[in-house]
Amino acid sequence: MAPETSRSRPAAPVEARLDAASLPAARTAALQEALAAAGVRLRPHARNGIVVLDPRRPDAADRVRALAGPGRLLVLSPTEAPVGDAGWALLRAGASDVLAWTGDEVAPAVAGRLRRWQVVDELLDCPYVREFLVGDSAVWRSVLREAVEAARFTTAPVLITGESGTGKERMAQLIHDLDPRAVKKKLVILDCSTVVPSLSGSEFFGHDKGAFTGASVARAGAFELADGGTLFLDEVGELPATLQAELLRVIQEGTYKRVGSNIWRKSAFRLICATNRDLTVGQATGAFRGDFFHRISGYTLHLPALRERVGDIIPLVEHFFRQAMPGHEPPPLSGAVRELLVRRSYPGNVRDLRGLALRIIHRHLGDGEISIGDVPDRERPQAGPAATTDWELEEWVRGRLARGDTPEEITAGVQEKVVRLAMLNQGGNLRLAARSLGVPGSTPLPAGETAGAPPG
Ligand SMILES: Nc1ncnc2c1ncn2[C@@H]1O[C@H](COP(=O)(O)OP(=O)(O)OP(=O)(O)O)[C@@H](O)[C@H]1O
Repeated sequence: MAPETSRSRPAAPVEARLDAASLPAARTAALQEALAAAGVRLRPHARNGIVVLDPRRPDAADRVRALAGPGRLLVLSPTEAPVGDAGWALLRAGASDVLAWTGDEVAPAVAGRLRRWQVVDELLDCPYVREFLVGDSAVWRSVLREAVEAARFTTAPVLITGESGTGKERMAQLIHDLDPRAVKKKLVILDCSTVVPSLSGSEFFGHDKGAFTGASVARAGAFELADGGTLFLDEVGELPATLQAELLRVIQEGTYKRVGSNIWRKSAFRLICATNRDLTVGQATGAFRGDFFHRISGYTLHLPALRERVGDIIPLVEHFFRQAMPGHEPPPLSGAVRELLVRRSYPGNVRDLRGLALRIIHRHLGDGEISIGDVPDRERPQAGPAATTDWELEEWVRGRLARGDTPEEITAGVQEKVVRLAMLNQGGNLRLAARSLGVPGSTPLPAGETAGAPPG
């Protein structure tokens, strides 16, 4: 069950730690008083913090980095001067927000932010969310936090991107479940890749009886079914541009006509879309309309591939074991199985991991740890060439393929690594490195890459 809404609660006191070392005692006391009046209880070990800090100080970003922990950090700038670029630098260093503190009237704004963060953190840590979308890695927590915030505090359309099997549909379900609308209807899922073009109007808008040959009865479309609930358009990147244009009005204004009808109908729905395509590429080629993209992406959540959250693999496996044997503690994993699970590659991401976890737990007999014998034959490391596979390199290539790099670009990245290693072997001497690679002295070495270098 999704947790009850906390939106309607009266403004509750909220806790924060305060670091105001740079302030004179009298101003600190005044700030403390104003915060207390706004309902902020100052506690030295609170999760979220407030720091009074002039963003233009040369060490400001370092201070933020030192103070930012697992919670949020709000910077109060004690000067009248505009925060400017220094404020962005503090956000990059880990601050959640920067407010200009020109008087005590800032206290309610501080309290409001802390309250919102507290609600989001409580939701993030509630058993429902933790069980529904498992993962504690920083990259996963960060996207989950954004999702919870979007679900709970806005009605904005959400676009979820990520490779196949990263949990996009599950995330859509979570956003629907956490949506605090007092009367909320169901989540309607429409897979855009399966919509037949000739029937797309009917799928989305519904039709009246007799609207076309074969329309023997009236039928509600996806927008009508989702009225009062959520419409999840999966594989939205597959929608033809002409259809995107047709959907714009209903997404913008919530009004549409059934096929064969002249009556305007209304639908109030939250829109969530998902795709494993890079829609910026689609926009560049004209396959995906810019106006449609902007309409559907009030919030964009990019779900990381499993290889970017390797620390979540074992907790996910244990979660799938628990699902497979309700009421039992999952058996421990032997070291070798654990290593196999962590090092293996998962082109289908969490879906692949789930499949493997289930195949292992089904083979496991009786008590004791999960041992290598429980791993199905075809999942075991093979002798021969496969045994010498460079996992890290394979993962790197997989990542580059996933982001759409061409074989030539990937090869150039490997070449760059070869050059770098040769340079390293020759103490940084370019000429010796070139010679060791058999490159004539006058031939320029391939240009260095700045990002995404292969491992090694
Ligand atoms: N964080 C997670 N915790 C628990 N289960 C997860 C998590 N992420 C994904 N799963 C499970 O992995 C499987 C794939 O998830 P889901 O269908 O949501 O992925 P997807 O990104 O929508 O995939 P596709 O793009 O192929 O449609 C499902 O069985 C889902 O329950």
